[in-house]
Amino acid sequence: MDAPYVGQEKAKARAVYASDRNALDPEERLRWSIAACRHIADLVERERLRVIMAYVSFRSELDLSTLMQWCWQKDAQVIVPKSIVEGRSMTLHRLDSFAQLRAGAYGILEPDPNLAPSLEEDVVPELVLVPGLAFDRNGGRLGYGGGYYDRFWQRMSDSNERSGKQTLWLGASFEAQIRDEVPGEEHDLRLDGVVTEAAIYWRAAPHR
Ligand SMILES: Nc1nc2c(c(=O)[nH]1)N(C=O)[C@@H](CNc1ccc(C(=O)N[C@@H](CCC(=O)O)C(=O)O)cc1)CN2
Ligand SMILES: Nc1ncnc2c1ncn2[C@@H]1O[C@H](COP(=O)(O)OP(=O)(O)OP(=O)(O)O)[C@@H](O)[C@H]1O
Repeated sequence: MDAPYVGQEKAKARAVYASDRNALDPEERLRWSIAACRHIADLVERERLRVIMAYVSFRSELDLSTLMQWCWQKDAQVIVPKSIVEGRSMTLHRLDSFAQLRAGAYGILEPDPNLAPSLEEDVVPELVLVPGLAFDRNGGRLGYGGGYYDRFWQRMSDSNERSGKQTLWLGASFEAQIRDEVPGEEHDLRLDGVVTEAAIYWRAAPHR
């Protein structure tokens, strides 16, 4: 499949997936979010992870706030990204409380750089939780189309190679957002798994 075709297909899929996710009941979403956070916390505990990158949910995304609070209790580091619209990149910030957030690009609550200074380029999270509109069980994901997480994934792959440390990439998804196959392109990030309210589904193929 050539790129322009996939691009159009992605745009159409995005509209459908966004309205499907928006249609999920807000109270259910909250319950499912808490259940998914529980699965992530179990993983963090089991694997003794110390540096976790989350996102602050907007629109109808799965809400990670109970996980972030749990991390703070356990003295695990919480890292949150801030969008740099020019160049579509993200800076990483250590977040110690929700009070360090301000409305940023796209109306997303993002770390205020005055309250949560950006971390060094060489900081590598052990676990990255990735937001999205839809996911599949083969590591595929569809986002809002900025390519932010795709670029970030590339950057982290380079850092992982340099440092020898591995980062785990998990999509954060409601069961209802899991599709048979989301349209993908060469540059798209490949997740190691997806966490939902029901379970963590690891991708079958070995990590590349
Ligand atoms: N909570 C959260 N934070 C995040 C992301 C995310 O998906 N969720 N991002 C993950 O990348 C980045 C922000 N990316 C975004 C990219 C586009 C739009 C957006 O509003 N796009 C328009 C138009 C899209 C189009 O023209 O196709 C829209 O959806 O209406 C929002 C966020 C960084 N931070
Ligand atoms: N690593 C990269 N380097 C340069 N451009 C990229 C890279 N990754 C993605 N892009 C560009 O960014 C745009 C959006 O990519 P894509 O449709 O995959 O976004 P997405 O993964 O859905 O969005 P997001 O990660 O922001 O949620 C495309 O035009 C693509 O060419």
